[in-house]
Amino acid sequence: MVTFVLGILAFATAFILLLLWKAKFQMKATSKGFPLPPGPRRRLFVGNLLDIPRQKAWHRFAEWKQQFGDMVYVEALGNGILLLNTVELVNEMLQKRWSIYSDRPTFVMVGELMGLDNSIPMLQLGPMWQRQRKIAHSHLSPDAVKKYYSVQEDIISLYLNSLIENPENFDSELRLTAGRVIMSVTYGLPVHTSDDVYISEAEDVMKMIGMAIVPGAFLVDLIPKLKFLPSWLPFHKIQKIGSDGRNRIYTMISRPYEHVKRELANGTALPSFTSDCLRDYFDMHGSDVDADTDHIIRWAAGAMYGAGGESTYATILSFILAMALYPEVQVKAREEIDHVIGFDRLPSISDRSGMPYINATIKEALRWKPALPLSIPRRANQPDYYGEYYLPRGTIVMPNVWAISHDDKSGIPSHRFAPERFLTSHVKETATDPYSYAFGFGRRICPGKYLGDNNLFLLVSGLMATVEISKKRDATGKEMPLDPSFTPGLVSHPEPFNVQIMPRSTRALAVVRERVARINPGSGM
Ligand code: HEM
Repeated sequence: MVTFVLGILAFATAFILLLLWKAKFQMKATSKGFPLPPGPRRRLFVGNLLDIPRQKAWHRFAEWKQQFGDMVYVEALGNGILLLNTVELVNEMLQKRWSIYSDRPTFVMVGELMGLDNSIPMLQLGPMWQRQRKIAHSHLSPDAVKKYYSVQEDIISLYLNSLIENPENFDSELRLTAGRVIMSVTYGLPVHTSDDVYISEAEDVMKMIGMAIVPGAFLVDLIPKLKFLPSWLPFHKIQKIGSDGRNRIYTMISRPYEHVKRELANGTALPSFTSDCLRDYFDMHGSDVDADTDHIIRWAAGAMYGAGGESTYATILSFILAMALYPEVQVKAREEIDHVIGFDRLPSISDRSGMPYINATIKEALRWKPALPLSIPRRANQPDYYGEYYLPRGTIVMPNVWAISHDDKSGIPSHRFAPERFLTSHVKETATDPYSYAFGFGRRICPGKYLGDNNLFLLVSGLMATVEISKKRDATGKEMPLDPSFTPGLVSHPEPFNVQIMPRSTRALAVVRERVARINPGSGM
């Protein structure tokens, strides 16, 4: 016990010395006539730690944009954070200077100890990231995702059907739907059965990662040297938590991957991201994958659930909320759908180009409450200068998507859900296009962008074609208030809320049922 306390004291002292050294280093680095960018006043040792809210910091960051301008620098415990508040500036840094700004911040617990730093979103620039990115890029290109149209349409028609059967489950069914699309596309799992062990296991693991990644959840992320403490020390569970998490993550990504390998060996594998990658290798080399390539494909496929499911769910959940709050948007969206599609079928992806209002509505869904309000942060891998400013190596760089998306340049207040802000027929100057920021930037731009965007189209147009969403009413018929707060994490979505969802007409109901009846029970990709 005494050793343990002494150990902690030694680490605490080392930590304070490290902070002092860092503070001194930065003072020195900025004293050559190149100051750090502007930002709120920093306090000794803690910097701006106390100014940065632990939750939903993007609201405070948006205020700092007003106060300090397009580039804001803050510091927490010696770690610099650079906020980029305009698309132009983000592109200047993350796209033009990609070789400096394409690394990710490191996380000791989830990254190093749980092994998630093998996964594309957390990998640093380098051959491993490049190889995973390359296969993700080629197998999710606009052309490659065409073969997933029908499985997406199947799964989304199942969602619409679930809204007719159990409208009160709109939230949990949406989560399942987003996961089903990913599982079917990534592993070819049949659409009806993909909600079994694979999805529930993935959901559990995502929850564990979500909790472990919250800043401050583990002391080892603040004091990385703690990872070297021997595991036999009493009360010291870092290694154990890390290795349990590592096992759970590896099992979650390996179970469906091994399933595909077995199906390939039996000649029964359906086309999918994973089976295509494995087949490509076989066609090129005439043999099964080597250990290196096995690792690359296993992890590239494994990243899809976490990266693609939650963002789609968050965007559509906010959209459903918006529809209850802004019924006039539903009226216009339906007018367009009725005009273009008629009343005998559901919209399909090939209808998209003829639907300007629906496309503007999707942009608005990406803008109104962005699913990733601070995108996914980057880390400067070397010192840099921007104009008169110095940017130290190791600075965490955050594209301030929330502030970027909340501009009023179209003349329509940014808090309103109004697709018209993107239509030249309605405004003189359209709002900044969310496709320029919602899916990220430069070399790390979201590789699932086209697949994800097709999901958004099918969900938005399918919902508008078949159901009416409104606020709930109390016993006297009065509309109930609807103002949920939003979750604080990397991906932000509304906290649970209630709305009324009713089929638009008996015709719409029949169209959904007829479409679901046409799903081949064994279908998947
Ligand atoms: C509405 C849907 C989606 C949104 C809003 C979204 C948004 C994003 C954003 C903002 C990033 C960070 C990019 C950056 O650092 O600049 C990202 C990364 C990523 N996304 Fe998506 N995404 C969506 C759907 C998907 C889907 C469906 C998949 C996979 C099938 C996917 C896979 C990934 C991966 C693997 C990364 C990491 C890329 C890297 O670090 O190199 N995303 N996404």
